Parts: sequence; structure tokens; C-alpha cells
Amino acid sequence: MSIVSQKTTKHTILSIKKKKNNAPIVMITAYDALFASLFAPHADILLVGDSLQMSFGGQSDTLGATMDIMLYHTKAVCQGAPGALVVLDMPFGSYATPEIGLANAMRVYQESAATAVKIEGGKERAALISHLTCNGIAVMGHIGLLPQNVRAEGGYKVKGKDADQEAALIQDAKALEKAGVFCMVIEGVVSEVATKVAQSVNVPLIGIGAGNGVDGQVLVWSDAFGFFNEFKPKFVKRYLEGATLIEEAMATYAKEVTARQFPDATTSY
Ligand SMILES: Nc1nc(=O)c2c([nH]1)NC[C@@H]1CN(c3ccc(C(=O)N[C@@H](CCC(=O)O)C(=O)O)cc3)CN21
Ligand SMILES: CC(C)C(=O)C(=O)O
Ligand SMILES: [Mg+2]
Repeated sequence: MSIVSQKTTKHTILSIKKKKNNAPIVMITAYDALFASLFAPHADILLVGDSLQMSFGGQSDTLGATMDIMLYHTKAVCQGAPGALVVLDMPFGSYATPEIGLANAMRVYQESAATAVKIEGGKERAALISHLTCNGIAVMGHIGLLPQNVRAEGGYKVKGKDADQEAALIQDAKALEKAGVFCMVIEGVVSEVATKVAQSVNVPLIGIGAGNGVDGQVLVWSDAFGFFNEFKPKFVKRYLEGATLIEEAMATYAKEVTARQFPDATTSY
């Protein structure tokens, strides 16, 4: 065996591409080693989303995430899930030009074990994405609702609501496919339109709020597992009432400390 061996992963860029018109792709966010280790056995892709700035940073949008923050969390995720295909979500401003984008994407490969980066944007990002893929970076695209445009657009707006938007989305998907993405996220798009977009390219489209006619699904884990009582957009399904479970456990701990029931003989030296 070589002293330099490639890490063995459950999935590669190629095996994800092959899932098109095959089994749907399971993607979920992960931001730390602990949860990454719990999700990895059941997921095809772990996304270190810049949504961490909202869900864990407590901010009202994702724009404050930086390369240093994303790399810190990506290293933790890779550490917790050594065989997983991990994707780092390139933060706002980190790919403003092809040169800046390549320098930052190179950092991802040099400083972490992530397999790919994700870039928000349609045909306006095709030149940048080509520049990355030509330089050996695996890129996941992201079209439709682009959270990094929230301030410029004045809110999170569902896309694909008229014929012009539908045509633009198909153009975006084709431009990204040509630029060499191995798959792309399609977010916040009318279901019938998202299905048509998925059928217009040969790489997988992974939906969030894009219906069931695409090639896979992604959710922010803390949404899917019910950790937010205030954030309940239509596309989220709660598979667990996480917040309730934690609140109940925390209340019990507090009650036992106050009542001097904890620690007892079994938990004391
Ligand atoms: N926790 C979390 N979950 C996410 O899915 C997520 C983030 N954070 N942060 C980054 C982006 C932001 N996302 C969002 C945020 C809000 C809406 C929202 O308010 N949607 C409206 C629909 C708006 C419309 O109809 O145009 C809704 O009521 O569902 C959607 C996506 C998705 N992403
Ligand atoms: C919602 C997903 C696709 C994302 O970009 C994130 O978690 O930041
Ligand atoms: Mg994101």
C-alpha cells in the first residue's frame, strides 16, 4: 500500500453524478463533528452550509459568514465523518471574481478534507465556475432562491412564478452544467418548474423547497429536526420535535440541581 492513500469515501463526484435518473440523493447540512457522525451513515452528501450563520450564529441572514468560519466548521465535519462527501458552502464575497474564488477554493482543498465547494448563482457565475473546474475544483451549483442575494432582492423570494423566470432557470442550469458542476442545488422554485429544470440537464438537481420531481433533497438539519419554533417556512418538514426534547431535558437538569437531586451517589467520587 502506498504511504499516500486517498481517503475512502462512500461517494465520489462520479457516483453522485450517476445518481441522475437513479436513486434520489440525500443531502443534509452539518456544522460540527458530533452531528456529522450521526448524519453521515444515512446521507449521500453533508453540506457545511453558510446557513450556520443564521441557525447557529443567530444572525438574520447568511452574509456574515467568512472563509475562516466555514473552514473551521468544515474541518470539524470532516473529522466527525471521515468517509463522507463533504461540501463547503462558499460564503458571501468569497467568489466575487474568478481570481478571488479560485484562491478561496484552493484554501478549501489545502486546509480541509472537503470534496467540493458550493457556489450560489446562475449563468452570471458560469465563467467563475469554469475557472474553478478547470483548476481541479469540484463545484456544486445553486440556482433559484439565492440566500446571499437577500439584501439586494429585499427578501427571500420563490422563483419560477412566470414563463420568463422558468426560461431563466433552465438557462442557468444549462450554463452551470456546461461550466462543469457535478450537481446543483435548486432552492425555492415552483415544483413543476423545478421538475422541468431537472429534466433539462444531465447532472443531478438537489431540491430545497423545489418539490418532488428533482434528483434529491437537502434540508438544514436543525429545521428538519424541529429545533426552531419561530422559523417555519413551507418547505420544512419536522422529523423530530428537537426543541421540545431539549427544553424538557434542560428543565429536568435545572430542577434536579436546584433540588440537590443531582449529583447523587452514582455520579459522585
Ligand atoms: N435554518 C435555515 N434554513 C434554511 O432553509 C435556510 C437558512 N437557515 N438560511 C439560508 C437560507 C435562507 N432560506 C430561506 C429563508 C426564508 C424563507 C422564507 O421566508 N420563505 C417564505 C416564502 C417566500 C415566498 O413565497 O416568496 C415562506 O413562507 O416559506 C425561505 C428560505 C433557506 N436557507
Ligand atoms: C439551504 C442550503 C442549500 C444552503 O445553502 C445552506 O444550508 O446554507
Ligand atoms: Mg447556503
